[in-house]
Amino acid sequence: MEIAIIAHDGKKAEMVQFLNEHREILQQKNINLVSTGTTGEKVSKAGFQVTAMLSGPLGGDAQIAARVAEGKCNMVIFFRDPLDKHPHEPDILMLMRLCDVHNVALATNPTTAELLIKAI
Ligand SMILES: O=C(CO)COP(=O)(O)O
Repeated sequence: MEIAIIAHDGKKAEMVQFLNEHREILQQKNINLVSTGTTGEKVSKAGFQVTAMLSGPLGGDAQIAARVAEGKCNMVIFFRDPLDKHPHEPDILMLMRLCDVHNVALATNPTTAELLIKAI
């Protein structure tokens, strides 16, 4: 199973904390993590194996959106920062739209992400 993890700058620490709290489940279930570029760097430093795409503003969200459309990515955990502006907002909306088009689970905050992870 492939899970995409993405976090805006104001949410990256929260993402690392979330993954640390669920490390056991993620490892037991043989999950492949993919991520946007900078999120991937942080998560990899925390000891997780992750395949990093481009950084979000350079097309990383779009790359993950393509994986969703192609049926490669089964879940997206995207800690968005709703209090910040993002130059690549169209890519972000595209990713969320494609999750809905293809009925792929999408969590945009830790509470929802926790419910999804526990359901795996
Ligand atoms: O911008 C992002 C999501 O929209 C995240 O990208 P980074 O992980 O490269 O910071």
